[in-house]
Amino acid sequence: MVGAGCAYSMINQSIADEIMMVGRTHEKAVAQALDLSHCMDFTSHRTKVYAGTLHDCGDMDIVIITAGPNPKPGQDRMTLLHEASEIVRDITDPIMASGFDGIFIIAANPVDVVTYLTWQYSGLPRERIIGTGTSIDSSRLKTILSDVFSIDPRSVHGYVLGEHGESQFVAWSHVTIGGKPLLHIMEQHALRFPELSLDDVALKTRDAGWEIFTRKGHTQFGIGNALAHIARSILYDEHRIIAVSAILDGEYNEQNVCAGVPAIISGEGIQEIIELRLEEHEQRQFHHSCQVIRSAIEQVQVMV
Ligand SMILES: NC(=O)C1=CN([C@@H]2O[C@H](COP(=O)(O)OP(=O)(O)OC[C@H]3O[C@@H](n4cnc5c(N)ncnc54)[C@H](O)[C@@H]3O)[C@@H](O)[C@H]2O)C=CC1
Ligand SMILES: CC(=O)C(=O)O
Repeated sequence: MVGAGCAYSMINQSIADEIMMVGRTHEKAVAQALDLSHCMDFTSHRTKVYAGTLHDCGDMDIVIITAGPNPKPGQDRMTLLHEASEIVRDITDPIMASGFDGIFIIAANPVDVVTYLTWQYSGLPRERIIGTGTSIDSSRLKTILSDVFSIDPRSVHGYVLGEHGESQFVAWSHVTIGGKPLLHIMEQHALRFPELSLDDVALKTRDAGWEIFTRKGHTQFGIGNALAHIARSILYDEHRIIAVSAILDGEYNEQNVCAGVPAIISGEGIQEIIELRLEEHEQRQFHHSCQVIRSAIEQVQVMV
């Protein structure tokens, strides 16, 4: 679902010249590739789509990992930890053996842990390992706020930080609408938004994936576009700032962990991690979220 959703977004946005679909069931990858290749008469750019194997990844600029189990509705993504860590190991080894020397983008859950493991197993520099992290949560936050304030979501700026999961939080001190801090807007217009609770918005954002899961059993389009957005910023060297899961080495005073932070995404991968000046309570929330991710990593880490 996520892999096909991503490929569909990339084809429709003319992001890549060539996409190779890989799946555990090769016949399914062949079917997805054929189906996607039939989009071409209706798109502005011809993308060559075909199926291949993990051993054919040597020449790729980007490998996007979406292979993994899905949580059951309401289940913490961390319950997938052990199964996901085995899958990423199985996948990374043949990809690296094929000579791959590009950039990994990871969506498989629990994404912060899987991203960290991909870094360990691949041996690639940390800037070339990018998890979708809280990009989807930040987009969900903007969509929810855009409904409340009747403003285009693209005019709302702000980030969900930390885990793509239960311990994530909204850095409210950095949420702006049209350049104006949200907290100031709410102070100024207290009478206009009497019912608005930031805690409720944060919860609704965190649980937005489950709203979809309980109804259809998976999410696909939002994450597909998030992956395509990151891939575009790499392939077009756009230098977009996106909230991705990045391996931290001292940023935000954190180490040995991977968590959702804003970062400049360029042809190099993660060009720079943006260190926001967080309020003290936000810094504590970030640290707590990193602790949750770090302890999950420790449960599945093997020496490489
Ligand atoms: N980071 C995010 O925001 C999101 C993450 N996800 C995660 O993405 C992952 C995929 O979700 P869906 O696409 O809905 O699941 P799916 O079941 O539709 O697809 C999983 C794919 O992984 C492949 N696969 C599994 N084990 C493999 C292996 N060892 N080698 C090669 N291929 C293998 C399967 O063949 C299948 O094609 C899940 O972990 C899900 O939780 C889903 C939505 C959003
Ligand atoms: C599945 C998942 O992680 C999401 O849609 O948020």
